Amino acid sequence: MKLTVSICFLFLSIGLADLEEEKFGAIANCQSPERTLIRYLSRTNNTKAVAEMIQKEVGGDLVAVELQNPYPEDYDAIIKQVAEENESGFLPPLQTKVDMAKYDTIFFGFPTWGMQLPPPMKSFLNENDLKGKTIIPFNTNAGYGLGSSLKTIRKLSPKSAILDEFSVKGGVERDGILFVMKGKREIQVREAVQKWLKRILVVKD
Ligand SMILES: Cc1cc2nc3c(=O)[nH]c(=O)nc-3n(C[C@H](O)[C@H](O)[C@H](O)COP(=O)(O)O)c2cc1C
Repeated sequence: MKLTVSICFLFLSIGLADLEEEKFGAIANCQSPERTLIRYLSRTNNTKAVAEMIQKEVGGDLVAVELQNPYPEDYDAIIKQVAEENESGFLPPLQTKVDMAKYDTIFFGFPTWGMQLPPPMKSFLNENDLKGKTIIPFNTNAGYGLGSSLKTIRKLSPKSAILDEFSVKGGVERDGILFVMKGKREIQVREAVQKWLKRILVVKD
C-alpha cells in the first residue's frame, strides 16, 4: 500500500519563517497522487527507470519530455548539438504539452548533459510557470554529478519550493554503457529511491 504523506510536514519542520510567501501555495496543497506529475527526459532509459520507481512509490502521472525535432541518435552528433544549444541559449520546442494547473507537485527528472540541465528541461521550465508548486528534482549521470542543473532550476523557477534532489550514476554512453538499471543495480537504486523519498517525507515508513 502506498503511504503518501503531506509535504506540509517538511515545511513545518524546517520553519515557515524561512520560506518566501509564494511558496505557501505548495504548503497548502500538499502532495497527493492525483496532483503529482512525474516529468522526465531520458535518452537511454536510465532516468525513465528512476521515474518509474518513483511512480511505484508515490503514484502520479508519468509523462516523458519529447521534442518536436528529436535529437540525433549518434552520440557525437548529440554532444555537439547540445553544446551549441547550451552556448546559444536555444530552447528546443517540446512535443508534449501538459496542463500544469492539474498538479501541485512535480518530480522533475533529467540526465546531466554537458554538466548542465538539458536544453529540453530548460524549455519545460521556461514554458510553464511553476510558481507556488513543489519541484522535486531527480537525475542520472555518468558519474560526474549534476553540474549547474540545480542552480538553473532555481533560476528558472524562483517561486517554487524545490526539495532535495535524488542523483545517481546511470549510463556512460561515451564508453558504450547505455541502460544500467537492471539486476543488482536496479535493486540498489530502488532502495536508494525509497530512502530518499522517506528522507524528504513524501513516503512514510
Ligand atoms: C549529450 C549528452 C551529454 C552528457 N553529458 C554528461 C555530463 O556532462 N556529465 C555526466 O556525468 N554525464 C553526461 N552524460 C551521460 C548521461 O548523463 C548518463 O548516461 C545518463 O544516465 C543518461 O540518462 P538516460 O539514460 O535517462 O538518457 C551525457 C550524455 C549525453 C547523451
